[in-house]
Parts: sequence; structure tokens; C-alpha cells
Amino acid sequence: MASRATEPATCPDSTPPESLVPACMFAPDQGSADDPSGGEGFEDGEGTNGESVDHLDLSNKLVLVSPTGEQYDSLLRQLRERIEEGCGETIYVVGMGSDGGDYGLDEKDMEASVATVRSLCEQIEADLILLRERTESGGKIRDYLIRRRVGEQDFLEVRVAVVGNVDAGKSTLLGVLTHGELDNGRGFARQKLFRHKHEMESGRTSSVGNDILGFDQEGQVVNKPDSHGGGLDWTKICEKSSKVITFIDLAGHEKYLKTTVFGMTGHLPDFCMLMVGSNAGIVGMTKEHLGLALALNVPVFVVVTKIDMCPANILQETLKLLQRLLKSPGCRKIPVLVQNKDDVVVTASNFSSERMCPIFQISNVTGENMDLLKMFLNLLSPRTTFNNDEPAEFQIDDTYSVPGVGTVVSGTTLRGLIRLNDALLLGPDPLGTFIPIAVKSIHRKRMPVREVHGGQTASFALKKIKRSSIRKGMVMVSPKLMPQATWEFEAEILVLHHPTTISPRYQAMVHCGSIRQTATILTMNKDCLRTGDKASVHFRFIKTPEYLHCDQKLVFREGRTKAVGTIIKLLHSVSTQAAKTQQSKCQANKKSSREGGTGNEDTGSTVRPHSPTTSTAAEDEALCKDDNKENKVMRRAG
Ligand SMILES: Nc1nc2c(ncn2[C@@H]2O[C@H](COP(=O)(O)OP(=O)(O)OP(=O)(O)O)[C@@H](O)[C@H]2O)c(=O)[nH]1
Repeated sequence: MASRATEPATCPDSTPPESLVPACMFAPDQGSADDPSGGEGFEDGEGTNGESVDHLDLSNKLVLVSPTGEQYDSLLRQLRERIEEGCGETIYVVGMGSDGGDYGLDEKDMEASVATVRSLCEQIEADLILLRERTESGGKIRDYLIRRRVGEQDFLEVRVAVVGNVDAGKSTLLGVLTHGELDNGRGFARQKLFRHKHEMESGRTSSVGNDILGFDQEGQVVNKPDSHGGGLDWTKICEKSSKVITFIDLAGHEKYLKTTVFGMTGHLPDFCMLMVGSNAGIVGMTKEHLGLALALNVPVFVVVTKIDMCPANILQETLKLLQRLLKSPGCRKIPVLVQNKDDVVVTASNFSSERMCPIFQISNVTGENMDLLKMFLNLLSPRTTFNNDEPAEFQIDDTYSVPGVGTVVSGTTLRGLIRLNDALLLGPDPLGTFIPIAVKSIHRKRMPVREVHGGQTASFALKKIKRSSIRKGMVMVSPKLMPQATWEFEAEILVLHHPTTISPRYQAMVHCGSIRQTATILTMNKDCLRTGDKASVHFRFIKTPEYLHCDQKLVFREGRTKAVGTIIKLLHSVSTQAAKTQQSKCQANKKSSREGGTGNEDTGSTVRPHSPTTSTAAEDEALCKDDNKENKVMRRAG
């Protein structure tokens, strides 16, 4: 995490709408001499630039002007630590001590301090980018972004899930951001992003889409769509970028909710961008999507679109309702209106650690405030720190058959390091076993690479394996992990919505990482569950055992019914032998149910075919219907 950029308690010129918190509220009070930690705005006794963690006094704003050798070494060590914490970058403030002295430096001291910081950056091979300069009583203060340089094939990767109701302008904004051309208000910008013919025709996103936005060392957008087809050359973008934002474009319509949930759980977003049409307000799936992000602990920022066509009073009303929703007991967020570059720096530096929820107001047609949003995106740091020494784990979220290459799987590296030709274990298969596989080639954002590590998405070409034997939710892990598949687990769940009651034998789809499989409630510590209830629930997958971890978040849904939770115990992790026995029992059950089954896994009949491809509209709708069918019997019974 980047350390916080702070600012003196002066508000931006423009008055924010009623009770929306201006970003400057997040600036701590100026430290006093009695408060050596520099006030509560700093974490763990760390000063503006982490000064007081060392025995040496680095808390004075002048320390950077002419540090002693010892001070220089300490400053270097602290900067290194902060860069590690921030996954390769941090925001560094020059001219602000934490010892209670005046803020600000005169011209000469500022120059000398910046020279020191530049020299520190050289030592760690990082770039220094000026974000903002302001003047205080003692002189100037500057905020810099320090970002470690990466090789030509490397870049920082940040994943942002894009959610919001139909017509909020999600695809349009992504079209504008990634293709650099404004919209015409009639669907021009989004055309470049649609992936299916029916999306072109209906104007609705139905599958999980990926779009990338690259930023160079200076924080400038590098995307340059090819002038003929309007497509993006991902390889070129990645080569020129020091940071790449991957947008996970999710469907806004309720009927594609399964795909949206999968995008939020399976694609491991670092952040969630909730889009709201200013004229439509908080409608449809807005609350649902916000609830999902909160349940999965993904920090949310809001983008209010279409401000070019919205009357001022309606815009204010939307902002008011939005603020009320964010502050409500269910959300407990602090809405912050972002109005200028200073607000961007303050909100971006506090974003992942705070309850803060920045709100942008933009127009895809006039481009208003688009620069603020881009600046914010460039300052977002990945939330996953990685350690190459951990055994590798990779979760599969899609599979492909590539002519001339063979089977390719895509997904996210959860931890560890995966190198070309590494031998990994792939599984679990329906028997719960894991088989050895070798990685033939690795692609990152369509670019061939030699290795990937925790937090990075990638595609692998696999040797000697059929695509049909791989499904979403499977993993590739280091043999050191001795992986086991799990049929049954216990989770603490909270029911967000259910029209009646949930009781044992209830079935619904469990989303957990990229796992998506129906599970049955076997037992729970309450007789029945209603909206708002919490319980400890014992689940069993109906079709195949899965690779799970304790503490993993899950979403449990069927139609409009939704529960969220955390896995607390793995109850039936099977050895290969046990898995085989289990499987043959299942097959025997299946056979008997065909001869007179009842639709419940316990009697072995509800086994749904599992598609290994990306969800499409047709699949989603079919599965939606299927979902509803599953519990009809039980509802009637209940
Ligand atoms: N005037 C104006 N129109 C906009 C703006 N943003 C989007 N639109 C228009 O709003 C319509 C809907 O935009 P989309 O980007 O398709 O909305 P979406 O949220 O992606 O919708 P789904 O994919 O169905 O979830 C399109 O006709 C856009 O041209 C804006 O800022 N101003």
C-alpha cells in the first residue's frame, strides 16, 4: 500500500453538494510538538514519509535537504519498504515533516530535497513523477509518485471490475478510456468493445469482457487503437506501459447476474468501479452490485456518468441518494466527491486502506473530468502482494482450443511463481484427483513471457491435455502443496435476500473464486434462514469436489436469492482413493435416479453439465431457468 498523501486542512474552492465529504477531510491535522507521531493520520507511528520508524530522527521536513550518510541509508531503506508494500510504487511527500514544524520548503531547499529523492530513486531504479505542488506558510510542498522501473516485458497489473445498472454507460466509458475517442451519446464508443453479435444488436453486455488501459512512466495513457479496425494492440500497449489497468467489464442486466457474480469472484478484482447514470440514479442492479463488492471486500469507487445531459437538480438528487446509500449501516462508507487533482491524490493514496469511497462525475460525450478519472486509475496500486518463494497456485477461469497450439487455460496466479516448463498439478478432476502437467508457453496480456507471479493474470498452453477435461474452477498448483479436493465444507453465511426461508436440502449456485457449482445445504445451526440472518452452514457440492481454502469468500445464489459468506472449515477433503469411491457411488446414484429420481443430489439426480467456456447470454439464461427449477420442489415442500 502506498503511504498516504496528506494535505493541510483547506477545502477546494468549489463547494461540494450537501454533506458529501470533500477529499481534504482526509488530511490529518498538522502535527504538533507534543505529538511526535505527527497526528493520527499516520499509521503505526509512521510519519509522512515513514520518518519515525527508525532510531534516527528523520521527522524534520529538512532531512532531505542534506542528509548525513546514516540518514540517507535509513531513508533508502524506508523507501524500499514502502515500494514493496505498494507493490512497486508509493506516493512520496516532500516539504512536510511530522515534527510539528511549518509545512513547506523554500525554492532552494525544495531543489536540494528533490535531488536527494531523485538519488534515492536511482538507487532503487525507480521513476519520480510530480503529481502536485502546493504552497503553505513555510513554502512549497510536492507530492511525487515513485514507481519502480520494470523491464520491457513487465508492468504493474491492476484489475478493476466495472459494474452498474444497464445503460449506466459502462461499455461506453471503457470504449472512451481505452480507445481515446469520445462518445456521441448514441452508442458510438461502446461498439468497439462488444464481443457477441447479439451484444452489437441489443447494445447490452452479456459476457465477461477484458479491456486494457496502459500508463507509461510519466502516467500518460499509451493506448493507440489501430486506425483501420479500431482494435488495440495489447502487446504494444504492454511493452510501453509501466502500469496496465485491466477492466473486467461486467453485464448490467439482471438476467446476466450469474456472469457478473462470476466476474467479481473469479477474476479477483483489486477494485470495483460502480457506474451510475446521473439521470437514472440508483436503479436496478446498482445496490445489488455494490452489495456484492462490499461482501467480497473489494474497495469501491463510483463514477456518475452522463452529466452532460442531466439537469443540475437531478444530478444533485442522485448524488444525495448515492451518499445516503454509501453511508447506510449496510455499507458504512465515507463518500468523497473528487473535484480536482488534489482530491485525486488524496483519495488515491487513502483508497485501499480506508472506508473512503471516491465519487467522480463524468461525461463520456464531452470528456468532462475524464482527466481526473485517468489520473486516479494511474495511481491505483495492486492490492495483492506476492512472495515468489510460496508454492505456486493458479486458478483457471477460462479454457480455449487454439489451432496449432492446443489447449490453453487462462486465469489468475494467486501466489508463487510459475515458469516456462514448470511441472504443476492440474485438478481436481471429477474423481478429485490432480494430474501432472507441463507448461508449454505463457502469455501475459497476449504477450509471450517466461514467468508470471502472484497477482498476475496469464494464459498457459498445456501439453497433452484435452480442453474438455478442464473446467473453470480447476487449479494448477505446485506439487509441494499436495492438493486435495473437497466435497463438503462449512461456511459462515449472511443471507442478503431471500423471498421466503432457506432450510436444509436447499440448493443454489456457489461462486467461490472461479468455482461455480451447485451445492446443497446439508445442515445449519438454525432451523431456517430469512433475509438478514447469519448462520454456520454445512454445504456439499453436487457434482464434483473442488479445491478450496479456509477464509475464501463465497457467494451463494439462486435467482434473486443471495447469500455471502466465508469458508471456515473443509469437511470432506478426499484422498484420491476416497474420491474414486465417492465417484462410483455418485454414478450408482445417478443410475438409480434415472430409473425414478427426485431432483436432489442426495438421491443423486441433479447433475448439471458444466460448460468450460465463457458464459454467453444463452448459457446464462438457460442456467437461470435451471437455477429456478432446482428449488421448486423444495419451495413447494416448504
Ligand atoms: N449523453 C451521454 N450519453 C452517454 C454517456 N455515457 C453513455 N452514454 C450513452 O448511454 C447508452 C448506454 O451506454 P452503455 O455504455 O451501453 O451502457 P452499459 O452500462 O454498458 O449497459 P450494459 O452493457 O447493458 O450493462 C449509450 O447509448 C451511450 O452512448 C454520457 O456520459 N453522456
